[in-house]
Amino acid sequence: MLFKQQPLLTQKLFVLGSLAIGSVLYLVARVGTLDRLQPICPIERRLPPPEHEQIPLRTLQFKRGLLHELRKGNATKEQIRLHNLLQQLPQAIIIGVRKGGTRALLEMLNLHPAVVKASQEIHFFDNDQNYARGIEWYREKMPFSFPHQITIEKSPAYFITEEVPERIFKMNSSIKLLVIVREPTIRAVSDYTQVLEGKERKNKTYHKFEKLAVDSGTCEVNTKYKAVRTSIYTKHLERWLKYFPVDQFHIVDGDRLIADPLPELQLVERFLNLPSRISQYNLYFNATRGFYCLRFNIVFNKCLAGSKGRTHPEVDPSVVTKLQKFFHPFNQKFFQITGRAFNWP
Ligand SMILES: Nc1ncnc2c1ncn2[C@@H]1O[C@H](COP(=O)(O)OS(=O)(=O)O)[C@@H](OP(=O)(O)O)[C@H]1O
Repeated sequence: MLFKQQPLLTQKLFVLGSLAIGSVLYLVARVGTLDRLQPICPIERRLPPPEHEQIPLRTLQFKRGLLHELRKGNATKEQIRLHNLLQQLPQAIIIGVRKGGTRALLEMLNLHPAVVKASQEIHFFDNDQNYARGIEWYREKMPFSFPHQITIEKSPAYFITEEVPERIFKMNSSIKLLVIVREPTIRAVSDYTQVLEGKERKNKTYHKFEKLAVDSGTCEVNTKYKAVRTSIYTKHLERWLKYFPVDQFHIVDGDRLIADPLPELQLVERFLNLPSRISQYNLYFNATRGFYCLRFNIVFNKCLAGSKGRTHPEVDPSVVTKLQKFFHPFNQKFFQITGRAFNWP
């Protein structure tokens, strides 16, 4: 009825308009369907521009799939060329501290789609023989990555090795440096426990922690003992500060990374200028291990190796107190320099 009452021109316009709107709706629906029908990570598809905010889900899929293959050396030169994959020098390094939780930090950061990790400790800057092999040797140790991703490696010996700050500075003076620390006495005992286990594996005997940590002659803390020296964080940091400004460092609370990792990881994401992508979904507490483990997706989970989380030996409480008192002034200085204070005794 309504249609019949309209003049001819209006009727024609109505029909044409309906056709146009219909076509547009059809195209929108079709494109949407096609997009969904595409494989998540089609091998021949170019990636979006190198902006962290645009990291698509398919990058994550790609990372877990093809990149995994790349690391095993299974990628063809064609795939590397097609995806503009690079072996990039690290833009951030976890420089220490030994037994601070460096492995957990690296693995957890690797949950982020814009991060790739060097799986092994490379020991490029602290080992003279490796360093003499040159920067291209170091680059070849890095995983393949997209141009917009950042590469991270960890070698905890870097933090305490004299030559390292200058060498890293020569490679990249604006590199971001991550230092993960634990309460110094606990860290020292953890360090001791690792060495003790190595000795026991070789059926060798080893001194008790108390004997190593305290000088039996003076009854003072034995600062020649490496596990003690490593825990004097401020001494090592001061050497680094001759080369890098303090805002190029980010201090991670290793004790909190054990107890509640997500907030620490979010601070690191911010420091690395990455959008916040690691979520509680990616971290779940494994009661058997007594630690948080990693969840990449519904099928792929992993906990750190059994060499992490060893049972520490009981230490004489008077030695613990002595060490805590010894570390106290160094800790205060460390807090003052870094602007990050912890609830250590
Ligand atoms: N999620 C998770 N899983 C397992 N272990 C964890 C985790 N987070 C932190 N940690 C703690 O990491 C400590 C080992 O530190 P590092 O990886 O820096 O050790 S090493 O220097 O590379 O040998 C290790 O120290 P110990 O417990 O003394 O063995 C762990 O307590």
